[in-house]
Amino acid sequence: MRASLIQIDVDPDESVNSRRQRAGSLVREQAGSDLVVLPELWPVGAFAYQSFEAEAEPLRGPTFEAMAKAASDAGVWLHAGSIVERDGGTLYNTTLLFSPDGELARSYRKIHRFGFDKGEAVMMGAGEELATVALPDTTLGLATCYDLRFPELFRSLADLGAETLVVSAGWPERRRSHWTLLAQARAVENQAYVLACATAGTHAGVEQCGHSIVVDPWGEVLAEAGAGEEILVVDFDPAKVGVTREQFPALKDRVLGLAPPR
Ligand SMILES: O=C(O)CCC(=O)C(=O)O
Repeated sequence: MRASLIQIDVDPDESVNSRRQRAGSLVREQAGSDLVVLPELWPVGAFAYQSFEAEAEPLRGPTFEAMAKAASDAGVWLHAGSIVERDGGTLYNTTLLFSPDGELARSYRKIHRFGFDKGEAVMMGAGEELATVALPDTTLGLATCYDLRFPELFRSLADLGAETLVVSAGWPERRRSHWTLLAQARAVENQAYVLACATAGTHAGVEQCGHSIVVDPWGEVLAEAGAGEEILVVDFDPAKVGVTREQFPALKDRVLGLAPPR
């Protein structure tokens, strides 16, 4: 399989509409890949909280339309990153996954909202449903940014059959070491591929780390981007997940339901 991770620059001086068009063109340029991935909240910026209300869209809004068309023009599975979704009176951080004919295969509302007592954590509703998507050669498990810190979410995705864990993010440069470490940890502990796509640039005063990364089920880094806008193109063998799990069957040694101390 070939995957293209589009580490787009979120520049506050570029309009959302212009970035949407540019993202569509970048996706089209990846025709020939099997799977194209965009990062978290790239239309507005993951930390541009003050713009969330104004830029919120219905699920099937302008980003949905642009990305559905880009997926079908390129003939690729497209993980279109996430949008600020408005559903009734509630905002969600929602990922869109399109099939190569431009149909929505899955959406995923971010479960772990970031910000503690501000930003997304207080402005957005929490997703409640895990998301997996069966592609012809692998099953994807979807996660968004801060979710990466919660291993139980990834283990639940693996239990549901996920073999390729796709993380879209807008991760701050200040915690870049956590980003690469956690991406490798989620790959090793679940014996799965991790495709983690982040944003470049600085918005709302928060420098983004970039460094999108692809890790194999053994924890080896297959490719890693730099800090700026970049497209990471990686070939990987989905069969390696089954081989790794068979040759080093640690997942079979799990002990569930541990008793608390008496
Ligand atoms: O966990 C982190 O350090 C970053 C999380 C984040 O920026 C987000 O979820 O938007």
